[in-house]
Amino acid sequence: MIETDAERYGRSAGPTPPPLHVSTVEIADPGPLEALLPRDGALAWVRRGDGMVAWGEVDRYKPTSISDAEEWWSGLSRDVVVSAELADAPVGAGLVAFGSFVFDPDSAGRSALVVPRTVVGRRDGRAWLTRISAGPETAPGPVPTPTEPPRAPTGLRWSEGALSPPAWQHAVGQAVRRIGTGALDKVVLARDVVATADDEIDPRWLVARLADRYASCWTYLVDGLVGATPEMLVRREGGLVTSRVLAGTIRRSAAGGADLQLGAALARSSKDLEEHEYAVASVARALAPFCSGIHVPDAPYVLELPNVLHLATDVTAVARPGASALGLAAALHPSAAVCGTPTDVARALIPALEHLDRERYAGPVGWVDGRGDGEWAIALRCGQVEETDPRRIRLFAGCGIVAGSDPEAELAESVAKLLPMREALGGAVGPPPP
Ligand SMILES: C=C(O[C@@H]1C=C(C(=O)O)C=C[C@H]1O)C(=O)O
Repeated sequence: MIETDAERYGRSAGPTPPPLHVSTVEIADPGPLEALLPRDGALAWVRRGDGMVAWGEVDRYKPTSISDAEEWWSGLSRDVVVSAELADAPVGAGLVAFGSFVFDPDSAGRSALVVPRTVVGRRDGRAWLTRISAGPETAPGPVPTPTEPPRAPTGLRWSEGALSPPAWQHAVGQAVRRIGTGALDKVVLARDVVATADDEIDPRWLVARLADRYASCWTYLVDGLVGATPEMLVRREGGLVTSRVLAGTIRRSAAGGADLQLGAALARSSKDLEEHEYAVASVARALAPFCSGIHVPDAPYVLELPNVLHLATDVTAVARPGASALGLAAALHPSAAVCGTPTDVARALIPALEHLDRERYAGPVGWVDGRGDGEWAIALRCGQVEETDPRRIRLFAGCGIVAGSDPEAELAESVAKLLPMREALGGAVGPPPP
């Protein structure tokens, strides 16, 4: 077993662990970030070539909630010793932690904040290398170079997850009936499928493929949870807060020419507009106590991805002092985009109908820096490489169910949402998943 800095210096052991030491230097453009990742302990957050990759583990915290994580992180970052930093540093250059949280706080054991030892980042033409250690560094160490490329999984076999497709369609029907009674307005139901390869699946392969094909999404890897999400729960940069809300989806046609009409139909669909409105309202309501100047555009736009079109709204606001990215994520999760409306009713109904442990799917995933800035997206379009059998990966996809939802159309939508991961695994050609 690899000894972590935390063990060597006993950070997690004592009541007042020694402060972390952080040094950041500017480096020449390192090329594709994901190519630098080692096999073990790889962490990634990339979008359009920018972002951060990291590895090594200086500290790890297993929070009981997002607020608990915020408290731990603000204590840790207050005490750091910064030995070198960039002038006019881009957001993310310096002390950072990567993290991901479970959807359902009752299974909080699998949430984590990880403080990496080495971070390479790039933003707006500037690249940097950050080293974090539990004791003073004696030498800055070499600039990381590309590692041996990961290999594609082979021999993929697909199997059903918690529910078969007909059973999941039945659950959607039950949800529509429940909505018809007036008990709730919207509930998001997810399903899973499992892919098994001949050998251990290397998540770096998936990161590289997702980052390439879904460049406008945020491609992430934290503790074997890998995906490319189009939905930003909350980003805080300085005082500015943004949240990209998605809800209302249409599959893209095989013949790209029809997409203009599809987009126009989506923007007019009362079922999708209604579903979208619930999601936007839940975000605006949750931000209100922590922000001022909340701006909600009058109408959504159509966000185009290679597999689907979404109705999207970018909500902006100004953070009140003390409202960190993690604190805002705590207030926003779970939004109606992944849970439903009203939240409590939907939350109780989800496990009863899904029969699925969502684990960290649909929970916040992202990073936070020492000033409390950061980005927390919703872990969608993802898979979890199984810890006990890394030849297996469980993929998740969910759909917002409202009064007008049709079970067959929702199943087709879930298949479209599984496509990014399926393609990344190399399984887009061949027998489809169930
Ligand atoms: C739940 C997922 O996606 C969410 C549900 C959407 C919908 O139902 O239209 C759209 C985007 C996401 O907010 C998923 O991808 O698994």
